[in-house]
Amino acid sequence: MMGEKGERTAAVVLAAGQGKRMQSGVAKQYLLLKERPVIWYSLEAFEKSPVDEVILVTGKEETDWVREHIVDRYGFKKVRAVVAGGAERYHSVCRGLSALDGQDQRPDLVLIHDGARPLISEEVIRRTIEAAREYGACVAAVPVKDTVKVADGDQFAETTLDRSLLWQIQTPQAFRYGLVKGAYDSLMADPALQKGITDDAMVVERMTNEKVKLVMGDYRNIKVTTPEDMTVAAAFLDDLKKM
Ligand SMILES: Nc1ccn([C@@H]2O[C@H](COP(=O)(O)OP(=O)(O)OP(=O)(O)O)[C@@H](O)[C@H]2O)c(=O)n1
Ligand SMILES: C[C@](O)(CO)[C@H](O)COP(=O)(O)O
Repeated sequence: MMGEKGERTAAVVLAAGQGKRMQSGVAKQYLLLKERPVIWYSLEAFEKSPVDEVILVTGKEETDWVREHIVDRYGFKKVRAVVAGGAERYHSVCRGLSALDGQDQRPDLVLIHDGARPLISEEVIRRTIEAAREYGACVAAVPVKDTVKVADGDQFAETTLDRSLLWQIQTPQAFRYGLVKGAYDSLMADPALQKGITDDAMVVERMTNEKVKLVMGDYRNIKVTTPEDMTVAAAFLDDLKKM
């Protein structure tokens, strides 16, 4: 099946993190959030979206379990492969992108999404697809609401940043596939440049001359990171009547 405008669109959904900051026995992507595992919500959103196929990246010991207990159990038809991730988020992304390269048909566009962001909406998915088509590279983001200061090493305020220029970056982050694959290949070839990489836009900014467009995300599209985020996510789901 082909997505809108004849372009093939894929998503790489990341679920290979250990979720250390959640301090739970089970990795946070498998914790139950209103009776479904956290990862279910992202897979469900992509299942209903114009995306043609999904690569799910999990811990290397978890691929079989996830295939059986998440993908098959809930009938996610768009999940083409479950592949093992790596030690850092960028290693996991790299493996997801490589899984797409090995297929009969490379996608034109790829969305990279944190499986730890269960509140992803179909509108935000659509906006990032459209912006990737227009600009080649984009990230979902929301304007910062608080005042942001830079502290010195002793935790005294040094400067206050101009808030009108500050955005909080979310996922999906969407790109022309060839652009982001090339950027990741270059990054993997140069360990010195891997320091401090926390998102995919940074890889494109660091390794290419392409500009990354910021498109409006959603304040509800939080990443569940620490325990209180589970309560917030459940409240947002109630609000949206998702479950
Ligand atoms: N080696 C890694 C690290 C992270 N991720 C994924 O990238 C997203 C980023 O979220 P983050 O909160 O950083 O996840 P963790 O690394 O699991 O969290 P922590 O840093 O608390 O251990 C998550 O969906 C996570 O599963 C991944 O696929 N592979
Ligand atoms: C990609 C990301 O979600 C953008 O906010 C984020 O950088 C990933 O989270 P991490 O905790 O830094 O791995």
